[in-house]
Amino acid sequence: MAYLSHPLFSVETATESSVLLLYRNNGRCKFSCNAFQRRSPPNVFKFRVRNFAEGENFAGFLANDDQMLRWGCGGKLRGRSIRATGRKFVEDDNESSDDAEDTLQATIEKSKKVLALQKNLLQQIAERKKLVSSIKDGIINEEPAVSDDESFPDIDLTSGDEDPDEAYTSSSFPNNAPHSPVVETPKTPRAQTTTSDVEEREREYGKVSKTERVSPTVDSIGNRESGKETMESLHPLTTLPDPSGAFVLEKKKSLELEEATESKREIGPEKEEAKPPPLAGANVMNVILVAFECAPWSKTGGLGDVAGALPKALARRGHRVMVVVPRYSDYYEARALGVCKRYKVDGQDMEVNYYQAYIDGVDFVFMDTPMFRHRENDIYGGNRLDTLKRIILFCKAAVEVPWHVPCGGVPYGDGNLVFIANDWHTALLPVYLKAYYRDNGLMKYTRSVLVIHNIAHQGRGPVDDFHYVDLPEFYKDLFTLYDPVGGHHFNIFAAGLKAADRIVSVSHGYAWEIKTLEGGWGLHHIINENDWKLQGIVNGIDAKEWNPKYDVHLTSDGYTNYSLETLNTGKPQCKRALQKELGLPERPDVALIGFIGRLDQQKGVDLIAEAIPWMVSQDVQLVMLGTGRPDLEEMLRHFEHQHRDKVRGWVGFSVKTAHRITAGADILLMPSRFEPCGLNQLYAMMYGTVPVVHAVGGLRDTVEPFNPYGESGLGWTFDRAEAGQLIHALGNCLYTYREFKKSWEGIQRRGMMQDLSWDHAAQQYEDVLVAAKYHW
Ligand SMILES: Nc1ncnc2c1ncn2[C@@H]1O[C@H](COP(=O)(O)OP(=O)(O)O[C@H]2O[C@H](CO)[C@@H](O)[C@H](O)[C@H]2O)[C@@H](O)[C@H]1O
Repeated sequence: MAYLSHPLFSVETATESSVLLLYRNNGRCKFSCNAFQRRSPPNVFKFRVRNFAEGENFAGFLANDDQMLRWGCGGKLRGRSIRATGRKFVEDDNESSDDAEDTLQATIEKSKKVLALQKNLLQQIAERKKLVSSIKDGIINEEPAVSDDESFPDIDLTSGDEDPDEAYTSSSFPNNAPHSPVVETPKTPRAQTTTSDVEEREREYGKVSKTERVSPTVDSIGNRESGKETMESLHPLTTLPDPSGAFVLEKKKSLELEEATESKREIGPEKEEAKPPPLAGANVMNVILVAFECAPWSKTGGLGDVAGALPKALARRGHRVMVVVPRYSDYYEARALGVCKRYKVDGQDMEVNYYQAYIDGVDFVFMDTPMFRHRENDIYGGNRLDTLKRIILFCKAAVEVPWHVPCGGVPYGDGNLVFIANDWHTALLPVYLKAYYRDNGLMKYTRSVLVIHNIAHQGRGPVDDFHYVDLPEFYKDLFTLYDPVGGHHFNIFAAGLKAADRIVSVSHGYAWEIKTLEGGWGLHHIINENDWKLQGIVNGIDAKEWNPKYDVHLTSDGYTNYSLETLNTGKPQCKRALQKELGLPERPDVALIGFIGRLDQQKGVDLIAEAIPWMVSQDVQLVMLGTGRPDLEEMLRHFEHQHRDKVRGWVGFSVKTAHRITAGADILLMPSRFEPCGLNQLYAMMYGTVPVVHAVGGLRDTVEPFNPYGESGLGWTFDRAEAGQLIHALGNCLYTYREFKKSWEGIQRRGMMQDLSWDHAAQQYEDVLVAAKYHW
């Protein structure tokens, strides 16, 4: 093999401190080289790369120091020049290497100085941000309407509803199928909030006093007060675990927390360094998330929330990130890109145009075509074939977006690129990527990850549907599935799961459940066969959108923003405002219970219905917000009609009302039969609203049951999707709400102090993307 002798590359966007990292062919062999400037023009920097062979493929990226990544590139070395798909990469002839070594050395020295300067600069920025946010906090206290720190932008140094093909999907399975396996897997909790996380949050929300943090039944030096025994006897409905270990552990945690807080006090906040999320470093990639909905533009449920928030967290880690989503109506932030492409669907030419908005470091690309227009209130609606054609068009076009759609003037290109597809609607993308391109030696460095948000919806149809997807006949097997209920059928999710390079499910518990007969909805065999590429990652939440301190829906009609510091005044005010808005008696002492969600089998609304006679016999108020099955919508109206002094059934989709219920309610009910992750319980905890949930999927992963002995835990759980179990758990919860105010407040505060942001999940996603990238 003939090696090139030190080919030189020139990059206009580089700086003296830049490093070019190139990965040869299979990504195993890495080359890095520092920039040096050799001649005019002065803003062009050179990189010398050794031992690359003629015609060799590479993927690579440019870093301006060991962490701050500027951009990625990919391409093929041809002779002594490269065809790069990155930004402002300039072809360059080979040059003699004689005088380069000295220059290189000098450049390295300079780089070190520049790095030191940058570090200093970062420190200054962190201090200024802190100053500005403390000023803003002051302003927010006077004017709660003021929201996030947009006036001081981050300085970027890193340069359904019922399934449409109902006959073939969920309804192909008996509705009474036990979709609530009792999970016996070892529980893998989400990242625990560390002491420093807690302190961070304390800084954010204000200091939690000693008495607030320490268990109310424990004195300050660790002796158990008589109150503990009282708790035991006064919680007759609670199954109490062995108290000893939990108590000691909890006490230790409290003391550690205090010590750490004390030492922080000594250090003083001015000496603390602001910690930006860690950057992806050498793992930086181009990432394109494709989904059928994306908040705030389009949303029918949790998928919209994830598509709106996860990409921003990935971008914060330094990746170049795009979201591709249908354009259902005019979005004022998005501008037309003037790119028009045509794709064939069922023999017909379909025209596709693109719009783009760049927000919070993410390129949001909206695909416009007559098929999508005016569907914002019926995204997954229409007959089965119409839906199938929409998803075929979307996936065919989306896979080519990195070539055709210039963002910031430069397309993403197909080197160092990973697609993240979501649920069955985009499960065709991994198949097209493979069949149209990778099988033909194209997009060789592009990978796909398929995320399972809900495996119950799969895009099932008759086997003949295969001819619509325009694939070679030998791909038919990928789609054909047999199960005792559906018989032989065409299954899009099945094909996507097989074709994707990696699979993610939205919690650890759900990753386990979908391997079971009950939880896999007919796909458990495929999941088990592909277990090696499956990983569970618990969703995060958009900490800007769902934060009681900044929530824009709490700034009018008597609601107010609140934080950990103002929990005892802010939350009761929101409760009063909610009661007023709903026309319920304005009583601070009554327990206000909320439910938000799709009205269908999954969400266990029928369990609430069964429990209603018991609930209305209690001193409670109940508000339920949801849309979905007409019979369940009717049921909501009926309950409201029957119990006007206690129950409100709000039929409709209202983001504002969802936020207000989350803030104003004391308790959030989630009796879901199955719940891949669940976001509402996470939102609830951020707002000091205590969740009562069926311990399944992500609910089990995220809601640690309350333990009155150790004063630990975040809510109440029950093990079987039965009304009796729901009543038992809710009974305990209400009892604590009424009789043990301090314990209640402890649960609220622990919930609010968790770090539920997307940053942790984004890091785990990054690991999956990297694993996909290096898989051949
Ligand atoms: N009537 C209404 N009005 C206003 N807002 C409403 C509403 N009904 C629901 N919402 C909102 O929609 C979202 C629903 O989130 P879930 O996680 O419960 O969702 P879903 O079952 O749709 O998602 C699937 O995907 C998500 C994301 O991965 C998983 O968490 C989940 O378990 C899985 O079933 C929340 O933001 C909620 O506030």
